[in-house]
Amino acid sequence: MLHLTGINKTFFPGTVNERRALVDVDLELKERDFVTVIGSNGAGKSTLLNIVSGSIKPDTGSVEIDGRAVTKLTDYQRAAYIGRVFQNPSAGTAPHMTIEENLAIAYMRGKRRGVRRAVAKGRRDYFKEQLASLEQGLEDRLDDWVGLLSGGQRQSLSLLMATFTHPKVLLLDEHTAALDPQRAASVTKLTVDLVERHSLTTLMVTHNMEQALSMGNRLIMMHEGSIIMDVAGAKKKSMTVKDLLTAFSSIRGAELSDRTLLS
Ligand SMILES: Nc1ncnc2c1ncn2[C@@H]1O[C@H](COP(=O)(O)OP(=O)(O)OP(=O)(O)O)[C@@H](O)[C@H]1O
Repeated sequence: MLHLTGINKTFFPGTVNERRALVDVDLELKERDFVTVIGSNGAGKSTLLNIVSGSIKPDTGSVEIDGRAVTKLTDYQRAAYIGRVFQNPSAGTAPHMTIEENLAIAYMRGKRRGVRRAVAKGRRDYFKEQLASLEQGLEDRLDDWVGLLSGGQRQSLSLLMATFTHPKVLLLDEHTAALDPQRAASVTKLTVDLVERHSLTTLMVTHNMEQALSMGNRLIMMHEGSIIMDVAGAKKKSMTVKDLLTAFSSIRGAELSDRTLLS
């Protein structure tokens, strides 16, 4: 359903600052694939997500979702196709708007005007029901400013906003990295629940190799703009962090420390 073919992206080509961010990347995700993405700093992980979301254009290659080129989608179509959560809890929500206003914006994303009007009635009840599923008491705080919420609560709300419109592809860019371990664990659990509940196709970047192994059905490792490892199913399930490090060393002939991958 998500199809990347021959993707290349170089920033500042032909200058001293030239950076080859992606090199001949081919990647295909099937419906409901949950792919975790790991790799050293500057490997091209965020650029890959930016290209899938259409926020930056590749120099060469194509990105298709259900056979449609992402670059040819209108803004509202793209918003309906893609849900995204960033590392910074402030990035996905508006602090000076209420929880209900934030949810309403997310809900309207990607919907034509006629549809928007039709769903306005009864929406508050729907939001309450969705918030209740987060089990953080936010269903009683619809009129509170989002800026009053903790980082973990904001990230949970961002996840809800990115998923409850059933996007075709969910992009998670180190979305638990800025949280303390306890909150990161609860957002991780919520991620698995929401992906399951909405049957989403997901690409998740993480620096945490344990998380990359325990979540999803497939794992890709990137290095210097290329996908150097792609494992799925039983093979992925049986792998350990040590296996990942060994695989990296043998593929690239380079040493990779835990610290490079685990931020
Ligand atoms: N907007 C940009 N302008 C210039 N160079 C960029 C830009 N975005 C990324 N790059 C460069 O492209 C390369 C890949 O960066 P990218 O952010 O995709 O890597 P990453 O794997 O997400 O890294 P990290 O784990 O450190 O976040 C790096 O060399 C980076 O400096």
